[in-house]
Amino acid sequence: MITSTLEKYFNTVDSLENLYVERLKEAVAIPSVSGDAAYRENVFKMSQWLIELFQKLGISYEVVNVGTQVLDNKTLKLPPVLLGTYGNDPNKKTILVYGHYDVQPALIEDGWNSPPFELVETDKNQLIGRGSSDDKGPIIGWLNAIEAHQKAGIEFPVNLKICFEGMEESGSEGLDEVICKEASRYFKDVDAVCISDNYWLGVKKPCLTYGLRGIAYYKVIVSGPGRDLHSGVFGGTVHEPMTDLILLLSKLVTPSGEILIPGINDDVAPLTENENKTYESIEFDLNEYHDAIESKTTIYDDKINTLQHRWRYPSLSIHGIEGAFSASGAKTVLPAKVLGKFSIRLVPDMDPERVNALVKKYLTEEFSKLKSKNSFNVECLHGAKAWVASPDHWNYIAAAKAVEMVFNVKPDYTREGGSIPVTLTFQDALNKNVLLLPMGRGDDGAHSTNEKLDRSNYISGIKLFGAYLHEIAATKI
Ligand SMILES: NCC(=O)N[C@@H](Cc1c[nH]cn1)C(=O)O
Ligand SMILES: [Zn+2]
Ligand SMILES: [Zn+2]
Repeated sequence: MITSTLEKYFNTVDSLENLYVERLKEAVAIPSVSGDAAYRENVFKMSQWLIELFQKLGISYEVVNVGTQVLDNKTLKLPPVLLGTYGNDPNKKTILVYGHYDVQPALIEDGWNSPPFELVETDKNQLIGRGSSDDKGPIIGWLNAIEAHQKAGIEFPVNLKICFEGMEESGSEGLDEVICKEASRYFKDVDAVCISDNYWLGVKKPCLTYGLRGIAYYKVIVSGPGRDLHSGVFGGTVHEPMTDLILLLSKLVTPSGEILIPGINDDVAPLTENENKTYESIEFDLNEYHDAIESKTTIYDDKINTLQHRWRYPSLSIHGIEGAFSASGAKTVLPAKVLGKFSIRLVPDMDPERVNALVKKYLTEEFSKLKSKNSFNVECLHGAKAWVASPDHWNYIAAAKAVEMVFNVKPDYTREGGSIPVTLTFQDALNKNVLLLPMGRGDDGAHSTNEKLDRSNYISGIKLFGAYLHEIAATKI
């Protein structure tokens, strides 16, 4: 039942809709790409933008400096972890919300229909811009929910702890240390954790997410000549790094997704009959999935295999080659040094260390079979285990009631193929339940071109966050 308090909150959110869209527009305009040294200044700018919003809303905060990293041979300061506190009432529960203010890279020439860092609204009320769904819409959503309570004159139902980082898209460097160090101080009173950094499974039905895959991200470097060479002058007489690298990458995975690294599947948790049954009731439309990928190129033509290979089996994806010629035209270059990038999505019970050992052994053996005089090295850039939580916890029950209130439908319970490494850290270091409560839809195109957040999802998401916190407050534990 929607109480008069919540009704007032929902009406206030509706009345502030345009302000919230303008706020998202401002945030998207800051290209806070964490994975590119040239953009680092903007990641700091984004943290400052959030700090100013914290100040405006009366959120007390700490700015945690997490040191430096070496990226593209440059030593760079890591963006800060922002810890915020809103409310400190011992009679209220304390909920920790986490999100990230960095984004994936985006260039108009990747195929965007509009400049990626300008939020534009289409005639279908889709807000297009990098970070709109992943994860600026959701993190601003929490702050908007605070503001709507203030403007409506409604008491905030819980104490809110906020943890926003600026390195999620690049391995969350420095964050685990902050969480472990602060577990007994800043995070001491936390009763449960909520993260909004994933998406509905489809485009119609909200979901609560209780599992994520982990990740191990690799860089394979092959180098030979001291500089790029003319392929007509030197081709056929030197070992070519690109040829070696392409051969190595071709040994990793088959076109139907089978990972070729021996032993990689040994630790994958076996599928039980009980787990197998959970997939049957999930609402999933393969046509919607095809719409989201804008093609019909799925490996499996059925729901169960598609979901299981997205959620509970590992996958290996090849992402790109640094140093390779990729412009238009027909440059006859022979690149001197190339770096291949690939990652493996890990599932329960795979261990990143063991996966590393298998990957390194296999690629080293495969490289030696090439009998090349080039140099080869493989490096793991970051790794994280998979995460699965209990969806029977009161944290999920409160969220399910909130979903029903806002959307008039019971949520699906889903797992997710992506990775949010900090989820497991929160669960283990704080020993608290973690819930993933997505704001956006399955076709938002996170990490892709024309990333969007539907205006309706943004506004309903802000209502959902508020309703969830009110339900938490009403829960007896
Ligand atoms: N919204 C979560 C997300 O996109 N997570 C990234 C995390 C990551 C790991 N390495 C690079 N990025 C993901 O790709 O799943
Ligand atoms: Zn994200
Ligand atoms: Zn992301």
